[in-house]
Amino acid sequence: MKVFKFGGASLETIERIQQVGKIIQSFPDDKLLVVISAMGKTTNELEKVAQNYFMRKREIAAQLLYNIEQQHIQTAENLLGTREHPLFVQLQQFFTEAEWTLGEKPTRNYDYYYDQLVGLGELLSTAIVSAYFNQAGIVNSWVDVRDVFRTDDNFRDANINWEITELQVNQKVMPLFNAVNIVIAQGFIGSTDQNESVTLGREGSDFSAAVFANLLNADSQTIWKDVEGLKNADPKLFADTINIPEIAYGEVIEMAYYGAQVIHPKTIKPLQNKQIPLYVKCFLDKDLPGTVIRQDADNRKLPPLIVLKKNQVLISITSRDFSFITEDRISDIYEIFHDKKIKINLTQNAAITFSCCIDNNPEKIELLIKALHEGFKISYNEGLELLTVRHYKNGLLEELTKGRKVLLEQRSDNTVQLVMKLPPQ
Ligand SMILES: Nc1ncnc2c1ncn2[C@@H]1O[C@H](COP(=O)(O)OP(=O)(O)O)[C@@H](O)[C@H]1O
Ligand SMILES: N[C@@H](CC(=O)OP(=O)(O)O)C(=O)O
Repeated sequence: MKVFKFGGASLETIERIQQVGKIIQSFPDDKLLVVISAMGKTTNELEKVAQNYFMRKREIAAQLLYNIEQQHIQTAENLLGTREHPLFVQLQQFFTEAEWTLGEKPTRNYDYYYDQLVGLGELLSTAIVSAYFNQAGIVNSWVDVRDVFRTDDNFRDANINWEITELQVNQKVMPLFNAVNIVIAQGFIGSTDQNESVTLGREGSDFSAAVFANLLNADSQTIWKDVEGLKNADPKLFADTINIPEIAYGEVIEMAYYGAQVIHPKTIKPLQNKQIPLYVKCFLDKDLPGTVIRQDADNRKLPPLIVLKKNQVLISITSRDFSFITEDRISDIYEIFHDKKIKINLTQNAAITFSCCIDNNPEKIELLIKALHEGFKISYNEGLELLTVRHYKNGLLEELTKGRKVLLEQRSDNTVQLVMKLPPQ
C-alpha cells in the first residue's frame, strides 16, 4: 500500500488533473490511498466566504460561493465532457449544505463556521477527480473522510482521535480495497463526535496523508509537488536552490517548524513513528528523482537549509513597574498567546522584557495587545523577516543579511535565527 497526496497546485488546470491521472496509472500494481486537497486557491476563496458570512455580509458570501460553484461545475464538465452525470447531483448537494449554513444566523464562534464552510473545497475536488478517473478507466472509490477521521472540537486546528480513527480506517476504508486498487479521500478535514465538520489547520492535507499512511501501515507516502523535490530553500524566494536527494525526519521537522512552507509540520511524526519513508516528487515530471525523507538518511552532506518567514512582528512585553519577568509571569504570557491561538516563532528574555516574533495577523495582535496591556507595557515593530539557517556558514549569512538591519539574533551550534528589518523603500 502506498499513500499519495496531491495538493492544490497539481489540480489547478484540466491538464494538471489529467497529469495526476497519468501518474496514478503508472502504478498499476499498487494499492493507492490518494489524498487530495482543494483545487488551486479554492481554500483562500472559501475563507472569504466564511469571513463575509460571519461579518453579516451574507450577499457577498453567497456571491463568492456561487463563483466557486460555477468554476467547479465548469471544471467538472470540461473533464467529463458532459453535465449528464451523477457527479453534478453530488456537487449540488455539497453546495446546498453550504447555502444552508449561510442561511443561518451565526450563534457560535467564527472558527466553528469557518470549518463548516472551508472544507467544502476538498469535498468538491475529490468528487470531481474521482468521477473523472472512473470515467477514464482509473477505477476508484471515493470516501468522505469525515466518516473516518474523528477529531476533537478544536475548530480550525482539530486533533485526531487516533483510536477511533484507526477503527474507522479498518472498518470503512480497508474493505474498499477488496474491490478497487485506488481509494480517493479528502485532505484537511475530519469530523467531531457530533458530526460537525472540522479542519486540521491550513495546508493540513500532508498531515491527513500521514495519518492514513500510519494507520494503513503503508510502505511509503509520496507528496506530489510543483518542485523537483525538497530544496534547501524556497525556490520562489531564493535563486540557485539545491535539491536534496535524501534527508532525515529530524531535519525536516525542524525546517517545517521554523516555517518552511513545503511540508506541514505535523506530517513527520505519524510517519517517523512507523518508519514510513516520505517521498517528495514532482507532478510535472514524475521521473525526476525527488527527495526521500527517512530515519537514517545521511545528514552530513546537507547544504545549509534556509527558511525565510516574511511579514513578521517583534513584540516587546515589558513589566510596568520594573519587576523581573520571572517564570510565573512568562507562564501568564504564554497562556495569553495560547488562548489567542498565536504561535510564537522566536522568543528572547531580558530582565524586565520578554520579546517574541510572531506572524503579522492584525486582528489577532489587537486582541493579544488588549489582553497583555493590563500587566505590561507593549511595543512592537512590524514589517520584519525571520531568517533561520541550519548548518550555516558565515559567508552565507553575510550574503543573506545584506542591506538588512538585524534586530535580534540567536545562535546555536548548527542553527542561527535572525529577525531583520528591510531598508526603507
Ligand atoms: N524548501 C523547499 N523546497 C521546495 N519547495 C519549497 C520549499 N520551501 C517552500 N517551498 C514551496 O513549496 C511549494 C509547494 O508547496 P505547496 O504550494 O504547499 O504545494 P501544494 O499546495 O500543491 O501541496 C513550492 O512551489 C515552493 O515554492
Ligand atoms: N486546501 C487546504 C489544505 C491543503 O493542504 O492544501 P495544499 O495541499 O494545497 O497546501 C489549504 O489550502 O490549506
